[in-house]
Amino acid sequence: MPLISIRNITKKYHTFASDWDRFVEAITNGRIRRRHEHWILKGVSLEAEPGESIGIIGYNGAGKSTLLKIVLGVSTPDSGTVAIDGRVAGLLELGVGFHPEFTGRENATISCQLLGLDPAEIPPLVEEIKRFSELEDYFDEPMRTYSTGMQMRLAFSASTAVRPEILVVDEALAVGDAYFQHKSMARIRRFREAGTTLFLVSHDPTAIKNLCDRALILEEGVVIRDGRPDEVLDYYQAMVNRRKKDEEIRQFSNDGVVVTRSGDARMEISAIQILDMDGKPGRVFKTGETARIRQTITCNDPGVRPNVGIMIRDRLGNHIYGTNTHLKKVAIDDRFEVGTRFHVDFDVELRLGAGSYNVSVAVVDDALHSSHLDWIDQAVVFQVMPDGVPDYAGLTPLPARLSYGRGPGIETGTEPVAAGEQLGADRVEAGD
Ligand SMILES: Nc1ncnc2c1ncn2[C@@H]1O[C@H](COP(=O)(O)OP(=O)(O)OP(=O)(O)O)[C@@H](O)[C@H]1O
Repeated sequence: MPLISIRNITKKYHTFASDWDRFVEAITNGRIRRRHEHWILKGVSLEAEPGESIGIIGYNGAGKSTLLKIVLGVSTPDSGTVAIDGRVAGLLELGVGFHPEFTGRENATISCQLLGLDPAEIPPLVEEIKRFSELEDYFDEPMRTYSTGMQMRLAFSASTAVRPEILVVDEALAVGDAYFQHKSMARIRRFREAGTTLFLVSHDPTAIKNLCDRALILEEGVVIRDGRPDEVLDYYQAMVNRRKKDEEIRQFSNDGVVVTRSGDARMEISAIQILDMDGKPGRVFKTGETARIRQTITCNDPGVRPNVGIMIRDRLGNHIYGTNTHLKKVAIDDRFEVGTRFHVDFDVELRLGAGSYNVSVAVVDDALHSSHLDWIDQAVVFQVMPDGVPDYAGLTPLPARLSYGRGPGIETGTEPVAAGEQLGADRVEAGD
């Protein structure tokens, strides 16, 4: 049985155009209806298995937070069913559930009491919340004296002090400094490994890519995409960049890879080739070899100045290298007739570790970068093989020199590390 089973839920809110309308409806006991109903969720169904990690993305007002509130049980749907088999912990709006006049310690204690723990278990857990949040003396100050980042640290530390079966996080990870973000992501990853199901709403595609194994797009209260994060995020990126809302976004499978294509086709990529330096098509290259990525483009609108680009990504969707004619200052100034073809070559030295990579190609309007003329994500895939036995580990063979010398090798201005001392020991934490 799935851990979470949401079937066909709907949720509406109502508003009144004026206080007078509200008054009229109240005084007539609802016989005269003046309210405007807004359907926020329009039949959302969703199942999640233990350990699954689901990222939710969508425009402002799409209904993401409303869906999370329903999963968390702080809001109920107007119709449909929600079945959840486990404890849900959540980080929604900052500070919800905390009292500003209470200290961090008092708020943390209340939050532990709400978990229904044995009273003897609470004091050590509160100490653990203090340690993880790193609030130090502020832990015993009223929460109203906290910065937003400090509130976030307390909220995160308290909500995750005991591993929940389901963790719901709404954008909260974006708050706080980079160091705490890393630390909270590490905790979430450990929870996932231990079987926690994660629901994460974020506008940050990197957070979803790094933390989730599934992503969905919510648009106007409907799930319009549900699948692998890289494919779903490609689709979302195309949505964000289209000029008109009804502009088509096509997603199709090619050699087992999901290709996403969008744009208004005023310029069209009619062919993509990967060639070696002898001009022969190739799909397998050695580390350090140069590949020519050629795009042939057909002009459908003579008034456009094209900016042509590429992005190489690894199999996990990480952006490895991207550039375009604008950044490289190669102006494509010609005025092309309708139907004219031209090509743009990117010769790229593949300083890449062994593995599978894919190339996204794009032509955008140079005057208006966000306007896609033709954009193809994961258009072609190629492999990189090691050139001999690699003398390094990792993503890329950076040019590096190594040397060895007798003596301590201490340079002027460098302090030796005392025996037993750990660099950055204040940041090292057992178990975190
Ligand atoms: N309590 C409420 N009363 C009336 N309308 C509400 C209420 N809560 C949310 N809404 C409306 O519901 C819609 C969806 O809100 P929700 O917060 O779920 O969207 P979201 O996708 O999380 O947006 P964002 O990315 O901006 O956080 C919005 O138009 C919002 O104004």
